[in-house]
Amino acid sequence: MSSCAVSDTFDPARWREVEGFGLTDVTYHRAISRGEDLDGRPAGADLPWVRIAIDRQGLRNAFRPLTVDELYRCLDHARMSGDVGAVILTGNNPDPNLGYGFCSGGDQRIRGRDGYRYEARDTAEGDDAATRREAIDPARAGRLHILEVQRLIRSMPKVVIAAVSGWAAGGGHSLNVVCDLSVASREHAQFMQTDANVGSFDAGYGSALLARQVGDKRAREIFFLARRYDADQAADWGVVNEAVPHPELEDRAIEWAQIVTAKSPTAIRMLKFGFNLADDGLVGQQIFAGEATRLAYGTDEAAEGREAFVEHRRPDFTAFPYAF
Ligand SMILES: CC(C)(COP(=O)(O)OP(=O)(O)OC[C@H]1O[C@@H](n2cnc3c(N)ncnc32)[C@H](O)[C@@H]1OP(=O)(O)O)[C@@H](O)C(=O)NCCC(=O)NCCSC(=O)c1cc(O)c2ccccc2c1O
Repeated sequence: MSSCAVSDTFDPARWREVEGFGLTDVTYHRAISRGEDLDGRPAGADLPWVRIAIDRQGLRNAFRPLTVDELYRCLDHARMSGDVGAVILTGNNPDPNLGYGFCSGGDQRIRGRDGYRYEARDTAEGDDAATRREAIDPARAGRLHILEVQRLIRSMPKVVIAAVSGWAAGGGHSLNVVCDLSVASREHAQFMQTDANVGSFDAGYGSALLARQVGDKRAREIFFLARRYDADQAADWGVVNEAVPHPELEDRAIEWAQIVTAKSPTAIRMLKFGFNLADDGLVGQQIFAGEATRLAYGTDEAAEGREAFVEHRRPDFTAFPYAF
């Protein structure tokens, strides 16, 4: 791969880099039109989805705290972009020596007793574990904040599509679980929930939501036996929506992003929050209820309540029926 080639399934004609982020562990791109005939908008015009990819190929795209910070910043930017309706989350590939990784979870070389540690000074990708450990910043507490990224994916009112391009292991397995839709490379995606092998456990979405997706016994099997399974098996179990030939991976994710963003933004938002509601308890209810409040604020009935208060008069709701 040349340095300008982000990934072997990345088509540079379909993306522009989102500038101003100064990223090292993640790449962030905005979809652009290839022309009216292909994408319905003039060539170069922004399209309503983005691509966010973990870019730590020597480690099968394991994440360190900096990676998680960058993921969070890009996802939050996408969340707050009013003209973005879908996010494709993937891993850049392949590493010339190792092959493919979507995300292999937390970087075990810099895991401390309090979480994953920031490095005080720069290290290179090839540095060994001892060099990494020497570089750790003793002043900054360890992080487990991939959980914040999971919550952001879960609660952002946009559809997040995982394009599983290689190994999804440990915290990378859980990242796929929390995405709204998933497509996996038939040749290169591999799945293994390794948490318990390394003394870790995602006892939140990574396991409980997985059980909703694949059934309780299967989820226990995936965690307790930690056996490798492939993309077709993942599709069969419901861990991903579809397995596709590798060269079609990003095309399929883009196709889904295109379909989703052609639909009513309000309907998609309410559906996503509706899907989350029961499993997310009072937080799920609060998020769904907030959107219901927003919709209610748009009615003449709610406007009458606000206007009456501002005008220091009694509200007159007689024009509004007790709908049933
Ligand atoms: C993913 C693998 C099964 C792939 O095996 P394979 O044999 O194909 O490849 P290698 O093992 O040779 O890997 C190539 C190369 O990459 C290095 N590497 C891979 N993964 C990691 C990693 N996670 N950290 C550091 N380094 C990694 C590997 O060492 C090789 O380099 P060498 O220089 O040594 O040759 C296999 O790689 C594998 O099992 N990887 C580890 C997967 C794992 O256990 N991940 C961590 C799980 S715990 C976790 O992610 C986690 C994070 C959180 O922040 C949490 C927060 C809160 C709750 C829970 C959390 C959580 O569980």
